[in-house]
Amino acid sequence: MAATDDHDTVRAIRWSGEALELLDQRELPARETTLTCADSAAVADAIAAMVVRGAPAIGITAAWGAVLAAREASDRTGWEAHLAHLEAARPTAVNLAWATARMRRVAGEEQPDPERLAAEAEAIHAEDVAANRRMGAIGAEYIQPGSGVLTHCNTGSLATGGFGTALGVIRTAHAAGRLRSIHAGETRPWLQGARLTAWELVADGIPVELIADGAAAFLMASGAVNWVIVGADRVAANGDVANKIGTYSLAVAARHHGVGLMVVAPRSTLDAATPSGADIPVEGRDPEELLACGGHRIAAEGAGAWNPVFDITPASLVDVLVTEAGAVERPDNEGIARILAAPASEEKSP
Ligand SMILES: CSC[C@H]1O[C@H](OP(=O)(O)O)[C@H](O)[C@@H]1O
Repeated sequence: MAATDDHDTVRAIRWSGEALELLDQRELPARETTLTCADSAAVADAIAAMVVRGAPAIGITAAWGAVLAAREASDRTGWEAHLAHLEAARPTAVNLAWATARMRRVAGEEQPDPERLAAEAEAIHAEDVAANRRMGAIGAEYIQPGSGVLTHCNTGSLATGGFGTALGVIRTAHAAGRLRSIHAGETRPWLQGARLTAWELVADGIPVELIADGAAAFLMASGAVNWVIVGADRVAANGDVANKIGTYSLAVAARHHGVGLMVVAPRSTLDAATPSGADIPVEGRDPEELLACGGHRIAAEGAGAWNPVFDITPASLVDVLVTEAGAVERPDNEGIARILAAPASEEKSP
């Protein structure tokens, strides 16, 4: 199936040649404001504060942070210190470390050349968009006409270089007329679904209905959902998936109701160095992000909160992992290794 037309998707990340311009996702959908990062420390702070978020988008942003760092550093040691600051910004999405490792490979052993690194950052960004369109086409092939889909968090242009991972599959399937309905979980506490996915789909003219996260199993029980389609922040060597908190609950409910679980992630999110989900660092964020909403406290004063922002879905609950190099059904160590070894030239183009 061909990917959808080249309609202009939202660009969350823009390089001006002098600085990195980030659409401030903390302000969406109420305000479209841009934060300009003129140095690598500002980039690290923007990742940590979720000005920009989403595993592939974090990787692309870190790559541009490495370019700014090369302009700032007087030697290799100084550059490495800036990279370490970027890598400490958020722990779960492996794309961040994947991007800085790729920038180190390009830099070699010498003082990094900012212009050479900028070309590599541009390549990473462009490759991500191409991968998303290829994954959109591969994933949409699994969706029978008349299907209902449920997605979680935001995996669109705001979370990637453009077009999206899971949302790229949904965009492609919608364009092919295969979808009866699209539901999106609001995704408490940061509300990526209600604030970001809804904003993207409405802007595309694609109908979407939001649900409370707690309504997902009841929606599946109604028969309205054929596929749960989500992204990932890290896929371990055995196929276990780290993704937005709530994904594991969706996976359990989907298996109970005979609903398929599709995980859509580029190979930059697959991590052969992490044996299983138990080895993936799960980010815990400020409890205030759960105790308040939109800057207003919603919880009783005195109440605390446990706020892990990712969870781990065992590979046994994943029906298909879609990457730009092809799909892995019932992912396991062998399937992950095979997809990572697939030469780019053999990437399936449906
Ligand atoms: C395209 S993967 C996006 C991935 O990142 C999100 O997390 P966050 O918004 O905290 O960066 C969520 O896990 C999505 O699935």
